Amino acid sequence: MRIREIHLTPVAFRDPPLLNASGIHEPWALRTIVEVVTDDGLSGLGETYGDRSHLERLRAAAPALIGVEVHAHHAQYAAVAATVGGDVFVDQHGLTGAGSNQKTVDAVFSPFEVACLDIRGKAAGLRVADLLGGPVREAVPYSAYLFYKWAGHPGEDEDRFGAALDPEGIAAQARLFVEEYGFGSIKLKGGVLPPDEEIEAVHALREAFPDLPLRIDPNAAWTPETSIRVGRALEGVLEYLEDPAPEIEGMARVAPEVPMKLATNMCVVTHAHLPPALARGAIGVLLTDHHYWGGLLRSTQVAALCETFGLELSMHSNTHLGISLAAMTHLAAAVPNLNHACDTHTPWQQGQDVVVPGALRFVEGAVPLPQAPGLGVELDRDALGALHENYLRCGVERRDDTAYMRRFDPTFQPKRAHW
Ligand SMILES: O=C([O-])C(=O)C[C@H](O)[C@@H](O)C(=O)[O-]
Ligand SMILES: [Mg+2]
Repeated sequence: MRIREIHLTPVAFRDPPLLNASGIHEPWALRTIVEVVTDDGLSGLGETYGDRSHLERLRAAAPALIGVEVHAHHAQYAAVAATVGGDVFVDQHGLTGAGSNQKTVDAVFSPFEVACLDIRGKAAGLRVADLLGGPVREAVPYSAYLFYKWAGHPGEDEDRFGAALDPEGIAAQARLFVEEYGFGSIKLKGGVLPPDEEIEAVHALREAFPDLPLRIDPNAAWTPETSIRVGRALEGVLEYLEDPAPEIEGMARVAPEVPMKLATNMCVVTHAHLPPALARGAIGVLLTDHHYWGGLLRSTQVAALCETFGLELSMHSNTHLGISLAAMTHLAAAVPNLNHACDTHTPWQQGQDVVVPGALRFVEGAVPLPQAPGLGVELDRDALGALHENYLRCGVERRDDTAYMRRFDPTFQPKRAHW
């Protein structure tokens, strides 16, 4: 089975005004949908970032994969790496850590690999999770992912979630998500308000949900000193504290001084970061993300490294659609040492998608593994066309939370070790 065609379709969909340490989400979120077609007519799906420079790298990589066997994982990786060369992609928002050549190759390769696994599953009559070693769980738990947010984008009506700018607003958002999705754990995106206000919000969540595991992630908006103070103030309340301070150095200063484990999707985002982070004792939990760890197979290898070195495992998410949710679910289903519910932005997507509805659903906060072969999701071509039209019309070409925030607050600075 050789790759005959690859189609790349950039799409845009509405995103609420979610606040983070870099600014605020723009009204449109971007993704690229990848379709790989084999010489015998089977097709597979992948999903990745939609920033223009990433799209250009995908466009450069795709021709190098034509004619390559869908099973030839290493040959595909080498072909993609050759097109990326020494290039380094750096996210404008900076919320997923440092850019590097390795991370760039891994991010470009990832959606092609997912699409090939989708094809391999369809050809064999097996689910992607079966190809990754077989599922150890038939449903993958996800966590409610709360954000401070404005009521609506400026100049537009209030959205259905309303404003969340204080502990009451955050607790109300959590209630909505837990009622609608049944989530069994809660993550609060922090780094937005002064840390004492965010501590209060976590306490409000604890009061409203005495039994649910809680986490907060300020995306390195705090100094090590503040991180230690917050960590101690939240003793017994958090399952883990995610990226309180910048870099391995900052995290290593915090880790021995706080009672809970530190988690990261910022200071360890590629293999080269693992040895120094382990040597310094900087982290206790790694949030993997197949979108920048080189796809699903390579992510299972990262999971094995976590087991070897005694790290716990969780999963990171960025704004995404159903192909990514399906891929995340197959991966998490097949990783025995997943210790925590995965992150997902799905509720913020409000039903917008490129996949035919039905295959993905939440039951008590978990997504049952789709049963059909491959990823188990099917492309909705009308929806793909409509979201592609959005892309052509929306005028957004890369995610830039800081620039959008500066339209309303020209003095805004991203919050890195700010408090
Ligand atoms: O855990 C994280 O750091 C993230 O999920 C990064 C994301 O970009 C998040 O901050 C967001 O959607 O604004
Ligand atoms: Mg994070």
